[in-house]
Amino acid sequence: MQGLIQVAGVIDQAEADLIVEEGADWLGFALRLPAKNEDLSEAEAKAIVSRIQPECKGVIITYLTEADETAAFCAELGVGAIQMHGDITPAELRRLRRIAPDLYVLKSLVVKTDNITELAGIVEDSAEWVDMFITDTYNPATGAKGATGLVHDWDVSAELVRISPRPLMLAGGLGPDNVAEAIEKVRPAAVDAHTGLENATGRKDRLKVRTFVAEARRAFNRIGAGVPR
Ligand SMILES: O=C(O)c1ccccc1NCC(=O)[C@H](O)[C@H](O)COP(=O)(O)O
Repeated sequence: MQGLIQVAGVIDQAEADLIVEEGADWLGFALRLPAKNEDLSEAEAKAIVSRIQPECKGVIITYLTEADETAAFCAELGVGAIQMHGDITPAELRRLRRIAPDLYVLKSLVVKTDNITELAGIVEDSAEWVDMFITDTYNPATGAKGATGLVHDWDVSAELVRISPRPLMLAGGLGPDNVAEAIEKVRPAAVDAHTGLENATGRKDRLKVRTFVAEARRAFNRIGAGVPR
């Protein structure tokens, strides 16, 4: 799976329609977060997912760490992919693969200033049960591990691309102005953006989404990643 573009943090149907129209491949719905500050209800997400699929894939972004609850939640919402942003163990990932073998599993690797060794260990221990890794940015000021709007050290992500037996999605502070440079430096299989595509009211800005998708596609073509399907 190469050259894939995800837009995360879908708020409602109108925003999902905008993202689909502008050509993203996957749409991320942040649900069951520790702070319980979801942008939409689970029922709303389920309804949107049923309308965007199969043209686009709906992905749940969550901090769940337990395989049974995760599998049941994905089945309830009708999604075929889950982005595990919490500290799920390799044992639970293995159980998830056994319970839901067709579920596409992304596992986050949250980049801090000095944790490449720890992240390499997570890759080694969990790659067998994961379909794709996603590198994202830690914000030490707030403790947030996602939707920070901050870039991290892309050399760390580039190194993880080199050592990971699974494809890697790059996230964290990406937007129309830096996604091409990020793709060329890191050479990921996929990119993701959330806050960098919003306007001042916190909704996705059509021009930002359009430019992000176009810039990412051009850069993926330049590195020979092509179009996924
Ligand atoms: O998207 C969220 O609301 C979210 C909340 C808590 C943890 C992770 C979350 N999203 C993960 C993503 O895939 C984001 O798109 C990613 O963190 C990039 O966000 P940004 O830096 O704002 O582009």
